[in-house]
Amino acid sequence: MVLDPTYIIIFTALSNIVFTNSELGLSMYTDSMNDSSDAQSVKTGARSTPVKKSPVVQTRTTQFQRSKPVEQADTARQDTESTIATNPYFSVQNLIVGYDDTIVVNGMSLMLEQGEIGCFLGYSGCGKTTALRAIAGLEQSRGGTIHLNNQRLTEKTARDSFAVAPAKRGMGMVFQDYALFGHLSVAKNIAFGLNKWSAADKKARVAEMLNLVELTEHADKRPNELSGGQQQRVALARALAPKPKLLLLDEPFSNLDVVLRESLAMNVRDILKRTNTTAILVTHDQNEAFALADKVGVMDKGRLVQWATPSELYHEPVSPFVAEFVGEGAMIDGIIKEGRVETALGNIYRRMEVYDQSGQPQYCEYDYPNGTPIKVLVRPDDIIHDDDSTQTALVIGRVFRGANYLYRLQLDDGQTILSLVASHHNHEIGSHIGILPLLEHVVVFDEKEVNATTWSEYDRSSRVDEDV
Ligand SMILES: Nc1ncnc2c1ncn2[C@@H]1O[C@H](COP(=O)(O)OP(=O)(O)OP(=O)(O)O)[C@@H](O)[C@H]1O
Repeated sequence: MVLDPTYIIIFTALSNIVFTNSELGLSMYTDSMNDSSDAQSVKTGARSTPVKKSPVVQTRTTQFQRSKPVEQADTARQDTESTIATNPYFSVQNLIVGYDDTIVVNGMSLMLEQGEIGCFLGYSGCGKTTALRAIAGLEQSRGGTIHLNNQRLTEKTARDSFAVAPAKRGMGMVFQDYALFGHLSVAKNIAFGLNKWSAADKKARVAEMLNLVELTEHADKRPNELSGGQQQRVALARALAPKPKLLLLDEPFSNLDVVLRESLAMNVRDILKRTNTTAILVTHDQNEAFALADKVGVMDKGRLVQWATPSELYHEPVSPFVAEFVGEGAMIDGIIKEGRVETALGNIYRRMEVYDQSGQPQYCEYDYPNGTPIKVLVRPDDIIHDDDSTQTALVIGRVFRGANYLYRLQLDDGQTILSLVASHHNHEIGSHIGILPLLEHVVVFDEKEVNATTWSEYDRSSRVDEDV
């Protein structure tokens, strides 16, 4: 979108695209940041009783190491919470935002260190943009606190109500439609938030930003003479020019085609990292979130269900909802037998991030009673295609993805799983292929918990199309 001059005043007053003013609230950070977070009421998918060493029934040891075992997830959250008390660069604690009678953001808590990139990921309407706008001060909060760079921006409690005006928060914003000024050149768009800078400083900063986003040769063009991706970079340069303390990006790539999105997301990440910019992105696109963010928060109906690295989200989802939302996979049946989970793919023992003196991993029991029905999340990369394996599965569907095929496989008992296989292994539907399940890193959930979620018939493998 390109803005008409008449919109400029409204635009700057309402959207505060560049908040150049550094006169932020002077109240120092004094909160103890108690853990009152009902948003932190996320559960790990499994329980455990340490420590009992068990053998792993597996024919090959995986190279892959998960970054943190599920049983440590609560500890990790405690660590996060104690870090909040030790003064993170940016923190949100128990934020509540609503419209009329409806709570839209419900007890959100998170933190970022300086230079980290966070992301809100979730289905349409889950409250992502509202959370971002509340952080910018464009929506009033009904509860909670926000701190940035040792300054209290918002505090809403029964005893206290405090909010720094949006334009004084030191934040920059990049909008979905870029909101560039159509009558101004690229250089003048970038200079827009620098009105308090000296002419020389402004000129130097604009040149620096043009160079950063590789648009120096387009400095004198109008936005409508640029491609979508170039316009997006102008918007980014304009938001970064005043050196915001926090950059907010609301679906910044949604107007671009899919191929361009991912490469631009990586490009933007590179720029943010080079400038050590702390940022929060809103998106519903998992690939975009993973390409850009250090920490991703999966939101569901106003709640931040899990705030973690992309790898942790994928490999250690704390709930079936997160497991389904992030990545592909299938849920297969299991049953607890003396602390292990028996499945059609083999027995699963609970691995801990504890190793004996010879470097062998230690295992513990799952803390469910014997006979408890369990659902096991099996990702496509947990099932290796191996012609030499005695365990086989029937190919019932496949999708060509260039470098890989995503195969849908049926086990002997009728359950289906997915497997990501290099595309030079071309197996026809109806044939059997050898598989090697890597069960050391799968996540298990109590079946009751899975039943209570939106997991589609427990089996996302059904979403794989037939041969294409
Ligand atoms: N100004 C408003 N007044 C009343 N309700 C609103 C307002 N803005 C948003 N909502 C409602 O709040 C909920 C969350 O909206 P929000 O825009 O934050 O979601 P979102 O996750 O960003 O969605 P999307 O991905 O579609 O942009 C929705 O149900 C929406 O209808």
